[in-house]
Amino acid sequence: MTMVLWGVRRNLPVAMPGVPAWSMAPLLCAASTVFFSLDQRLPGFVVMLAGNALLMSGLGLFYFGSLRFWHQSCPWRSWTAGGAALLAAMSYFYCFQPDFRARTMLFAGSMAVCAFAHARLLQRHGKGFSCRLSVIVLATLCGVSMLRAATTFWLDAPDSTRVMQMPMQQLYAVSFHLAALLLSIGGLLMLSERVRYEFEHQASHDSLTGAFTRRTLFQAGEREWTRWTRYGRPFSVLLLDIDRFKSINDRWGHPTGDKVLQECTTLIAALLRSGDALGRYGGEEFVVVLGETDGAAAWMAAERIRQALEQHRAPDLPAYTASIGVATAAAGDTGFGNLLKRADMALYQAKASGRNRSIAL
Ligand SMILES: Nc1nc2c(ncn2[C@@H]2O[C@H](COP(=O)(O)OP(=O)(O)OP(=O)(O)O)[C@@H](O)[C@H]2O)c(=O)[nH]1
Repeated sequence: MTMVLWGVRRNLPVAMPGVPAWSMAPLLCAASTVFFSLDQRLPGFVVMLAGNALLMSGLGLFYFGSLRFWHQSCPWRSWTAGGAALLAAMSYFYCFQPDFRARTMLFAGSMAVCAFAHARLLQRHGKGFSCRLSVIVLATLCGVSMLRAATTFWLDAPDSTRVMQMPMQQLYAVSFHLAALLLSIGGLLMLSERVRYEFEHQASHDSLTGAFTRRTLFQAGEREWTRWTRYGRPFSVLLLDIDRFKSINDRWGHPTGDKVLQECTTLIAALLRSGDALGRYGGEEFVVVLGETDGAAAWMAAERIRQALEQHRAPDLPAYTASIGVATAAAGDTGFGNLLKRADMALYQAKASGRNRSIAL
């Protein structure tokens, strides 16, 4: 799984945080198995310390990977200190006051806490099958670890130095290995869901402003057009063009022009309802598709936007205005494209009659 995750990571089109930690985690879990399988050949203390340290680090790395993947702060210092304290306590109960039950309870209890924290993180932030799978795996691991910690008092002898082969212990050991495998698969699935989301987002959103691309905008427009022709639901279109944008670029430079486009998008988006679609039509031109909006309401929306842009002042950015063409679906229209053409004609009139105004056709 380490090689699969590492290979996938190298071929990702964008860097994904958390994947390096995910890819190391199964390797550590597998290394712990090597130590536990050498139980009879290595000194018991080495097996206990190295095996548990590797297993704990493996599970910890799965958790840290998920924290990074979901852009959460990673408290690795406190967790590392906690892990070191756990190993120190286990060493104490091995060397100075041998107590197998205390060691089992400490380790299994800590693994239950780690699995619980991880499951809670995924439940809060993740969606979809991949997260649900990982949450089920972690919840099961948490349950089995708690069971192991609770049953150690009547299943294990306190002076035992080596792990006893009994059904509860086997279930406990198998659950770790299965968890490592299934968490790696869960990570791979989360990764593929994230990559798909990123691609879909890039295809549907303009990279500079975050507004919809033309394609998504036309899909929204066609949807409203269908509702209008089938059910007679009114809808309108605004075509907005920033005035004399070329002179902003010429005087302030292209980077400032870009910031104006971004700021303009934010201002317009803040004035729209949740069902409205805002898209970048071209350079400094934006289109707004207003569902359930008749001509009078569309003109008022256009004026609200125009006045907000005119009055807004931002530090380090020039003042600017916009002209807006408004068109509302009417009996003579032949499609969304035709409606947009009417909005373009209205915009042309707004520009020709002095700019910084809204005109409806
Ligand atoms: N900074 C920046 N400028 C852009 C971008 N896309 C297009 N432009 C510029 O937008 C300007 C549009 O200029 P024009 O079409 O002449 O329109 P205008 O200057 O706004 O004049 P009117 O529309 O008549 O008020 C051009 O200079 C383009 O280079 C972009 O993504 N970023």
